[in-house]
Amino acid sequence: MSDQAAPGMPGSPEDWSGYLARTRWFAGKGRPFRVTGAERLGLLPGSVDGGPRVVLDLVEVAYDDEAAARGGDQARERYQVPLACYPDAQQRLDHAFVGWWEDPELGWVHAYDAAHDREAAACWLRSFDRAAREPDGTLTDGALTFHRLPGHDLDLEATSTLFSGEQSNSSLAFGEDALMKLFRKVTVGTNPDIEVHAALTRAGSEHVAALRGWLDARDPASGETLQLAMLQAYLRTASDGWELALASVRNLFTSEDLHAREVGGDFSAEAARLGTALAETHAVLAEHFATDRLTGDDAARLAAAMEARLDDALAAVPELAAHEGALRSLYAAVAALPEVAVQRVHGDLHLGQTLRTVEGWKLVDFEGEPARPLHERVLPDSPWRDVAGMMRSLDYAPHVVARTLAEGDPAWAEQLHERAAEWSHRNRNHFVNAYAGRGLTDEERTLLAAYEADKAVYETVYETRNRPSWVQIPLAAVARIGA
Ligand SMILES: Nc1ncnc2c1ncn2[C@@H]1O[C@H](COP(=O)(O)OP(=O)(O)O)[C@@H](O)[C@H]1O
Ligand SMILES: O=P(O)(O)O[C@H]1O[C@H](CO)[C@@H](O[C@H]2O[C@H](CO)[C@@H](O)[C@H](O)[C@H]2O)[C@H](O)[C@H]1O
Repeated sequence: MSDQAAPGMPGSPEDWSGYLARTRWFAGKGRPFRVTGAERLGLLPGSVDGGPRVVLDLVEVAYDDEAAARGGDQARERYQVPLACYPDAQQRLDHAFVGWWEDPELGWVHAYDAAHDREAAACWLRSFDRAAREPDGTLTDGALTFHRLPGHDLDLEATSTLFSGEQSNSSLAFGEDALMKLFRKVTVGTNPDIEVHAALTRAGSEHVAALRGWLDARDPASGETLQLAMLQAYLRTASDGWELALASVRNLFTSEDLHAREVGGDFSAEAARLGTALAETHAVLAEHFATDRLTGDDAARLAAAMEARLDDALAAVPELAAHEGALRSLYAAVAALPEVAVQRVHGDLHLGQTLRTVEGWKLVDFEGEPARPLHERVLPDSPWRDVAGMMRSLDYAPHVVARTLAEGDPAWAEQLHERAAEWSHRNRNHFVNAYAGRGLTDEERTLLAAYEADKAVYETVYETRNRPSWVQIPLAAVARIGA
């Protein structure tokens, strides 16, 4: 990448820095970074008269901290920035304004984040539709290739809505027909979300939204493939698992004299169904991806990754130091296990990655944890990582509601946190019992406890960077795990 202002960039790399820092999806917030360049991947086909020209740019960021000093994926990142370019200012898109400049390909442009622009979104939709009409289901235009799976005609009249909320990528719904996810942080090679959705869709799994297509680009730097977007069936009847859990907790908290098992909004049957859905998904993943049994140094590698994460987290969250000893002995118990069965897993499972539809629970977002390097995220891992992720989330939900309701009232906070612990205990038990279908072995308990601790450590860093007022939730969990 060049250090010069590249075509299509706002005047200088500093301008990109300000823009990136304002977005939700930029993962480098809280780390010292600088923009080192930008490149044009291509112009989306499918533009119409009077509509925007949509360019896909790639912005490179370099970090200057301890994690970066160790090199690898932590030192540099590249982000996809699709821009809707117009010759004139578009007031309706003021909230998504990126800048205006003289573009060598397009002349003077007013550029907006294209994910916010329905006219721009229609260009992706038309291109995916054209791909389906090609004999091999692909449409190539310059460095961009649209791929489609057979079996569904897209609704070209559907207008797009950008999902708001706390997301690492940008997801656009096309009416109630399709959902396109634009990957923001991109890495050369196969995107795990696309790869896993493709495998589960082909296997007829009931627990994912069917994959309908994806968009690849040729990386100008390496010539290799970058995967930029995924198109899926839109789940019309979906309710977000996180929101359902919060509603159940609120229900408990408003019935002061009742226990979790007695209130109308009891979540335990849903928690159990989630456990079964995860077990079935793991079974299909084990059939379609590599599995292994790690022993000796290979098993110790899992524990070493947890140790390394703790080392980084201690620098970012000093409060973790009080629990360092307990965490390290938990990880040492993992290193001492005689054997660990590993397979492809979800990697970042929490309630926000689950949707309850009339057909049951669906799991979304198989990209793994955004903070981990890609090569680690796709390695076979213990399925207990996913169980632990969901167990953490079933602990988060009641404590989030408790802290919101009891703000500024310590006595009430104590009471609510006790009731939160009851909700958490009940639903975690239902979930894990349904997942395993039997009691856990000692080895499984060790793995589950260690993965929960590792996830809670990750969460302390995530919250410190993104939602500092929530950091007490994972910190309290670390303290309990270490007690
Ligand atoms: N196929 C789908 N249909 C409807 N909503 C979906 C679908 N897939 C994901 N979602 C919703 O979109 C949100 C963002 O998806 P997700 O894959 O988690 O994105 P990110 O990688 O940005 O976190 C999810 O919280 C979920 O509510
Ligand atoms: O953006 P992603 O969905 O890939 O995941 C990141 O953001 C999540 C928050 O949206 C974060 O999850 C944490 O908060 C959840 C409540 O908002 C809670 O249910 C999870 O248990 C907790 O880990 C996730 O860790 C992060 O990777």
